[in-house]
Amino acid sequence: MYAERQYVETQISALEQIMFTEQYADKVIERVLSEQPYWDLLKRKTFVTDTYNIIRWWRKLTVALNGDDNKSVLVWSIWGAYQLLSTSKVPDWPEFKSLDIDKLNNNLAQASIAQVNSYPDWLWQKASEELGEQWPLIAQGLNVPAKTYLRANTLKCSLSDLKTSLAQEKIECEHLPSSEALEVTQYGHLFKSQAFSQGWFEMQDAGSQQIAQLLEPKAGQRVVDACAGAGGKSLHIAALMQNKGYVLAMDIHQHKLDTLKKRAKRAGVHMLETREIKNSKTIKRLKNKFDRVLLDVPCSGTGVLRRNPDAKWLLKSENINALVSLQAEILQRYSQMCKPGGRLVYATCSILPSENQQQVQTFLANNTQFKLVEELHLQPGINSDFDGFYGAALERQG
Ligand SMILES: C[S@@+](CC[C@H](N)C(=O)[O-])C[C@H]1O[C@@H](n2cnc3c(N)ncnc32)[C@H](O)[C@@H]1O
Repeated sequence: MYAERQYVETQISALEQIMFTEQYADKVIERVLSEQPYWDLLKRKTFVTDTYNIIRWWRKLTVALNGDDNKSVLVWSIWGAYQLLSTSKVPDWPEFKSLDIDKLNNNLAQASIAQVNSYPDWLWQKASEELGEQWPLIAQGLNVPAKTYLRANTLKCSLSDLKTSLAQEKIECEHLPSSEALEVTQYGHLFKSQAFSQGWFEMQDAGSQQIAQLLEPKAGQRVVDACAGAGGKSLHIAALMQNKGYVLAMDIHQHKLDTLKKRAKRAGVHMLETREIKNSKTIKRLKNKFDRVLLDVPCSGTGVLRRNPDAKWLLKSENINALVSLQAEILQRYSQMCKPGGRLVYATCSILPSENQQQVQTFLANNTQFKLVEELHLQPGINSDFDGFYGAALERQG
């Protein structure tokens, strides 16, 4: 624990911005760290881990302090309760005088399961209804801090080249036997490394890396990534195709595609084009044009709560209902881009069946020319140490 006044005040201010002004945690943390260039690596890492943990456990900490979570609490008290419950220590400052570990534990002993696991009631209930007895395990799995994974850009280097290069800058990685990903085990300035400036890697969760694999893109094919965002998966697809063929990356947001263009340049990808989706004609014109179609649709993000714990508090049940309708529409309309004989992958970073297999089952019932050939369920707490992902590979019959 860093018990320096300036450090703690900085953390409290970051927490206030995240929890009370609805700014994304990763953006606030990035800004704070850029304002503290003299903090060493350990201090930076502790700041990131603790800030995410406090956000993750916000509801539990509030209930521990108050006995319920109807009344607001001071962020100082939340910070103190977190330290006391996780390290049994708290600085001897006036702000923490009234904190008492026995009282915190007594309050928690009477709390509900959603409170103890620190989820909003509506989400606990919805996920319980959809996932039954799997949910409490997944809920715990999603409360584990996220690890950092890298994808080696095989257009420029091998996994072992990347590992060696990073080790020279004191960044240690381990190759995970079950995947192509590298897990970062000893941190350093990843984005200032030579390997990064040369485009040797992308930071990408190991689960996310399985989605492009599921698409099975081959060199020389025509592939569309229709919800490409900033292109994490488009770049992986290009690497799997050895930079041969054609990748069209589309999104409704041009600014994301602009970021993708910069990333593609750094990664040495030169067979990728971007196109903004302005209206339904953009998709209609591409009917039957692609061997591979990736639909990495907008979703609740409930699979990536390890990485984005603030989403627990930002997400609303009505957002999920709107997303489910949008996903069904995207799947129905964009699937027309797949050639007969081609492969389509529908993917989400959600753990909810209503966004995953139920969407695919409804689509298959209405589109008998498609057949399900493979399904991927990555469920933290059940079968995965990565983020939660779902993918369904469908083949369009010839
Ligand atoms: C899950 S994110 C994609 C992440 C990206 N594939 C990656 O690997 O980095 C979903 C994307 O869908 C985009 N999107 C939202 N509505 C869309 C629509 N109607 N058509 C296409 N893309 C859409 C969002 O802008 C967002 O970038």
